[in-house]
Amino acid sequence: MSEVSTVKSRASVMMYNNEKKAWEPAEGVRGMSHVQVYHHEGNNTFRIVGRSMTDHQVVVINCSIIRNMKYNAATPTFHQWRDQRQVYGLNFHSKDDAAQFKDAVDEALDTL
Ligand SMILES: CC[C@@H]1C=C[C@H]2CCN(C(=O)[C@@H]3CC[C@H]4C=C[C@]5(CCCN5C(=O)[C@H](Cc5ccccc5Cl)NC(C)=O)C(=O)N43)[C@@H]2C(=O)N1CC(=O)O
Repeated sequence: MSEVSTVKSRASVMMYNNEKKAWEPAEGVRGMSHVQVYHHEGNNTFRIVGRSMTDHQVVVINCSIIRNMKYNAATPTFHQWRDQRQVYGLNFHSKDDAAQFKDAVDEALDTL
């Protein structure tokens, strides 16, 4: 059973550097990425995957959407969430990109 992409938005993927207390672009990428929510229907799992727009081979982010995860829309174009290791941020290209992405994440959280 393969995975189905439920949304594709444009965003720059950021990670929060706790030492520097600052947001930094995710490893290995400058500028915008395509961020997608993938649904594995077989075991009903979801993950957020980002690929650089300049080089789709470069996976910039790949993290699970876990049950009861708090996905925070800090502003209409900057959304963030955390796991035990780090804090992730998505700086979206537009409010529409952000809204569509949030809908897909909310849908995933509703079915987990
Ligand atoms: C790309 C630049 C960036 C753009 C947009 C703005 C929007 C606000 N913002 C922030 O970083 C806000 C301001 C205060 C700071 C303080 C702490 C931070 C940083 C680490 C996480 N965090 C939390 O508040 C988390 C959120 C959360 C709640 C609920 C669930 C999950 C999470 Cl992650 N709260 C817990 C309790 O975890 C934080 O987001 N912070 C961004 C920002 O200024 N800039 C500009 C720049 O940095 O120049």
